[in-house]
Amino acid sequence: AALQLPFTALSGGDNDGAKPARLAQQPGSTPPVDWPYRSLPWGDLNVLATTDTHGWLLGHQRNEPSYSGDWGDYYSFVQRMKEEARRRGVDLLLVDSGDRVDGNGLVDAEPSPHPKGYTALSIFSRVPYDVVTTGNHELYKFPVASYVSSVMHDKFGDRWVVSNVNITAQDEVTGREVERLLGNRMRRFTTEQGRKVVAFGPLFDFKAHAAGIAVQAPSAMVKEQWFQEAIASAPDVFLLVGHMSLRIEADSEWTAVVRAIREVHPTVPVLVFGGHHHIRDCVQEDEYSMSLASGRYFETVGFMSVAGLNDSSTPPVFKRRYIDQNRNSYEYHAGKGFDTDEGKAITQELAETARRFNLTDQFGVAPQDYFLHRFPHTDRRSIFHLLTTSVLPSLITRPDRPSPPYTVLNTGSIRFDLFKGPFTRGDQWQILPFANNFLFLRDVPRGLAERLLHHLNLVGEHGFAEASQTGREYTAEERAWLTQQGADVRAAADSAALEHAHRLRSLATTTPDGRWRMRRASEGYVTLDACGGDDPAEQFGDDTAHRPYRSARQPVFVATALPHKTEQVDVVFFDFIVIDVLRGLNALGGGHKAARRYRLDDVERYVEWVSANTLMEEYAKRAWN
Ligand SMILES: Nc1ccn([C@@H]2O[C@H](COP(=O)(O)O)[C@@H](O)[C@H]2O)c(=O)n1
Repeated sequence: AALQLPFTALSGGDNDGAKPARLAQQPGSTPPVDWPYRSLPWGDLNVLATTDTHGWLLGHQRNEPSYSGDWGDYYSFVQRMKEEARRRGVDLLLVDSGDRVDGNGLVDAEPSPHPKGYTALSIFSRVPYDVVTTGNHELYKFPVASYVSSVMHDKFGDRWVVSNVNITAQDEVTGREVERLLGNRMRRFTTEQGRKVVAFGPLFDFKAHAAGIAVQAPSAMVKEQWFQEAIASAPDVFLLVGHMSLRIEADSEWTAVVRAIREVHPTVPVLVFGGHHHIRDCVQEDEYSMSLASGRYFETVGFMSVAGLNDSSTPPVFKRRYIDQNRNSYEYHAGKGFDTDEGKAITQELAETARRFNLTDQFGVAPQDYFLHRFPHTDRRSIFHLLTTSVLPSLITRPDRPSPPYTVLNTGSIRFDLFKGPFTRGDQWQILPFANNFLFLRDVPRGLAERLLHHLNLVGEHGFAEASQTGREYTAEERAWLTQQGADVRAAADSAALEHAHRLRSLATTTPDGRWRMRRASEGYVTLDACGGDDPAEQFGDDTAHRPYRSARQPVFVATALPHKTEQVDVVFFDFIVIDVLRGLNALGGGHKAARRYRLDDVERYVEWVSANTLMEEYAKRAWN
């Protein structure tokens, strides 16, 4: 998790200090400035895709006009696109690949007595999705998984598809605990234009789920009798909507699923919609299939079309686009005055919800921007620099402890940029949404603690994806090699992206409709994926031209400075990584007879008064007022 794939820039935000930040109290968002430069390539069957929305239904309200639409705008757009599909006599399907909780106050700050996501999931469910599935974030805590499962069943019925996850529930009759499916294993349906679809919703082989949840590896799922029966006869298309990355170093977990289908149906089109790594990405497993990932945080609406479905003698033609999520994009593709009454009502409801959840409460005023991915973690413009040199050293301390703290942070726990200007409760939820507690191991020899960070970064979080294909962890050498490979690919991708940005910018003066007249392209996604083929115009799927974001590869773990002049330190960390820290210290001490083994019993709570999701609030109140 939190792996940085090298194919697109990841950072959000476009406020290099020049523009004044918008006041958080102002409702509504920064209006978009850019326009798409080409229309959507409609086919016989078309799909709009979202993934990893993490509660960002209000869109990006500050500093990021490219993603400033909201769920109400999207709802209107969907309605207009459905009308357009009917006018053309083609199909338009809607899919979402999971991770709807964790990452935004709108979904995480639900006031009691309601469970997390009560309001946001109800608003999310107004969009008439054809297939929705779970992500890993729905499964970290059992009560969240249980609530999400029941609400998605209620709202979506057979369209809630989760093929390989079980949950423990109480049997109504016997009162005993039984294992149930989290969602429907599959969906078989016929589209408005009469095409037969078989849909599945696999989750990657996720290990860090709560007790009471069971996830079956996709490679095992495809061997199940129910799956083999489900694919026995040929539909017109297979639709795979799952929370899995399109590529993890070598084969992705999608490959196993597509291959299993291919053993039975070599030429039935397979449309794959993935997610999880928060990037725009596209690959083709073969010429009868396309796989799309539609970014993160409701920045992107993915579009895939397939044409030529009526002619089985040649492979169909797949196309893909990444639409910047804003009102200009919606207007360009759906026409002026695209708003519908229902869409406008959703926009209104979202603003009221944000007010009701007190998301605009201000804790302080941030003096500058701090970015998640743009700069190395040691740069003063990086949020990790802020955390490790200022926030943690000033707040996470214990005067009663003789050993000074050495705090290790998993970078995956920090989720977004922190912008210059008013710092609000809403910002706090976007940056650190998890209720993780600070734990510690007391009096660890300094010489051992000193080697911990390097070791953790070699091994990765939870054993670096625990190499689901092989069932074992990568060795330190393999990990170092993979990191180097990633850096090389990223360098190549960055230079191609820059070249593309230059080429598109030169288009600005020649675009005939006159709507796209940027003197200086704004920063945004410039995505070098693997679906462009030989056509230069199709090399990049982004439908709005941008100058690429700066980006820097981030380590999996960072830490505060190691205290000097001390024999021992207290090693402090979030509860989420307790196993990583214990394993790490024991591995580093391994081989020495005298070395003690650290066990869960040795772990204690370090501070009670602050946790991950209140850390920045406490800091802002003290440092930014
Ligand atoms: N309580 C938690 C839960 C998760 N994390 C971090 O999030 C990562 C997973 O997020 P994805 O969007 O990549 O699925 C996970 O690897 C952790 O780094 C956490 O810190 N605390």
